[in-house]
Amino acid sequence: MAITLGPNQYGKAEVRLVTVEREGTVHHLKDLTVSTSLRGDLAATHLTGDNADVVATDTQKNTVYAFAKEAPVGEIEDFALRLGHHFVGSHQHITGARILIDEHGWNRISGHDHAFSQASSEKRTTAVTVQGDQAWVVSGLDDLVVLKSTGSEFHGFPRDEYTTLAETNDRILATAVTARWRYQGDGIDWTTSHAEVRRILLETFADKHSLSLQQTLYAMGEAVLKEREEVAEVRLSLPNKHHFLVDLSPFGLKNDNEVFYAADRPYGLIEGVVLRDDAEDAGLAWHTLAAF
Ligand SMILES: O=c1[nH]c(=O)c2[nH]c(=O)[nH]c2[nH]1
Repeated sequence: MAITLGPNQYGKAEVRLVTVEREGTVHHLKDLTVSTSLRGDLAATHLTGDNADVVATDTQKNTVYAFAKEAPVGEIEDFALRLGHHFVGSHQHITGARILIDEHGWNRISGHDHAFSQASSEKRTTAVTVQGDQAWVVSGLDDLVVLKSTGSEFHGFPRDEYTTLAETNDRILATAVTARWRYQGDGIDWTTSHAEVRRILLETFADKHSLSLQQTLYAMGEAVLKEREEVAEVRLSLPNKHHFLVDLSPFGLKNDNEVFYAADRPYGLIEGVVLRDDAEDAGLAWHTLAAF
């Protein structure tokens, strides 16, 4: 029997980085969580503990902070690309890097130059993979919570001895959108693209008369691909945040779709990928070594 080392990567997870850019008395805030992972010929450290080729995770963390000082962080996609190319370009045994960045939003307190309130739980994200001189960018958003109070139905599903769910022609549809989209092509204006994809996701959720959350998922992905040619594919994860009608009949009251119980768990989880057939090859864009 032979035992070998399989795929591996290592890095510093969740480096918390906040930058303040001063424009006179007006300050601009960026609040990021950056994770770095390096790949390459790292057999020695795993097999013998020889660390000659191991760029310490502490060094990776320091590089994030130093890069944030040396040039404005700018857009998270560009910052991740700079870091990825640096690690791959400056250490011979490091042939690949994967940089994940979450951006946490802050809103300026109206009329104040340097005071902010935290936006919401929504995050803008990017995952950049560099391998040699190639790079792939997958951006997205987490926890964009949306609800529509009508324009959603769910019926026609099979019934067996375990089915209790009532069919409905009018229900609340609510979800917390996790979206990832893979970019293709060059010269992308990351911020504009992100804002546009977000707008399209929201508008489609609102406009599409829904017969299932699955149908809404497909419509959201399809709309992004139709309008944004720089996007090759969209992946969506949509928890169905159930709102159940409360039975008010014990109190002699009729519930005309007005009083709901917002259930926390369990929740349906609807996930899917929407693709264009002429998309650029995905390469290592989605590559993950997640073991657990
Ligand atoms: O939009 C829905 N899709 C389902 O698959 C499902 N299953 C369920 O119980 N409610 C819903 N709603």
